[in-house]
Amino acid sequence: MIELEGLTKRYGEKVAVNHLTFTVRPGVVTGFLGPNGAGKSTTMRMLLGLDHPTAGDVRIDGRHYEQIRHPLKYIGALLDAKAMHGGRSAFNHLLCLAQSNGIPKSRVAEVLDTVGLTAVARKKAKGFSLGMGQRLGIAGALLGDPQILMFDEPVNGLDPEGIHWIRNLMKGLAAQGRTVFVSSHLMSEMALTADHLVVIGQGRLLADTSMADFIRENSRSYVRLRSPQQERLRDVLGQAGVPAVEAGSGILEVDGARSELIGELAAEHHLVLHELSPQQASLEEAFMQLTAESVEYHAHSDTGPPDTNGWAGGTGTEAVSGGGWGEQWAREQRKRKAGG
Ligand SMILES: Nc1ncnc2c1ncn2[C@@H]1O[C@H](COP(=O)(O)OP(=O)(O)OP(=O)(O)O)[C@@H](O)[C@H]1O
Repeated sequence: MIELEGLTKRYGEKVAVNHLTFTVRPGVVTGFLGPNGAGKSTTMRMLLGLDHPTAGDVRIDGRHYEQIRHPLKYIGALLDAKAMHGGRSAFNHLLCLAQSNGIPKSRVAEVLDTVGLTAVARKKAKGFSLGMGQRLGIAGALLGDPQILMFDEPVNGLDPEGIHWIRNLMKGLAAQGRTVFVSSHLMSEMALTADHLVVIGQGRLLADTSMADFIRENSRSYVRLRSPQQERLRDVLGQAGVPAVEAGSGILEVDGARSELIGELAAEHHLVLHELSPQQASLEEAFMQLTAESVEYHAHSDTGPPDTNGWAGGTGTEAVSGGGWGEQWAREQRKRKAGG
């Protein structure tokens, strides 16, 4: 287990990590998310003893990183794939790591094979592509066969096959009962990989929850309807206490996921439906809603908000323009929660 308690890091006036308390558990992939500058890398560095906390504590199986004798056997990490001696071959890079941690030489060939770098094992790392460098970094993390693995942006620079491979690798490691803690900005990838999420913004904890609960709690789910008898359908639903709102282009939307009830009401009243589709926001949309107020670096675009009427219908890939639409949604959510 990785345990953080009140972990805080200041750089002068800047509070990079602000009183973080959470636990990363074995057996699942835990995604570590946050906007640029949220404090993810700083947190991971403190975990590995590369930065010292201003306050608070972080422990690996109850111990500080410095107290672990051969740390690569307990925790393997990929923080910066470029942090290696470029003049060394992939094999020698891993051999040095192995020797400094009491790991047998035979393990080097094994991990090179696992990450698909056997053919270039004797080539110098400085000639490696971004993706090859990532693979070598991952090999280093796996070298000591550790129970805890931590990856900072592991899919950076990997091609689709590589992304698929690392996803299965992480899931496989978690299925073996290991602790897997991974940061990524690729939300679609995270949605496929992580079971649990820790989300931070401006150094503070915003969420520590399962993937399913995170999406449910931070986004809107609704049912989209199209019918040639739209007015009549709306009346029928309204009378049944299921209010539908017009969302343009002949579309009605009903908040909450009640598609069975809606279908039954339509059938009962002999109404034709051309569409009855439950809509659930993506992880990316839920993430953008939750973190809208803690995004430090906004892109400004002329395109305006993605869809002011039904934001959940947007693609979620639009730049947050001035932080407007997400903040508004977040404010409404808070009001709703405060009012019960
Ligand atoms: N050595 C340092 N000196 C001063 N400020 C720092 C230092 N390291 C990080 N920071 C600041 O701390 C904050 C958190 O940075 P960090 O790199 O941990 O964020 P991050 O969540 O990993 O961001 P990204 O997703 O962009 O990689 C940022 O505002 C950053 O500028």
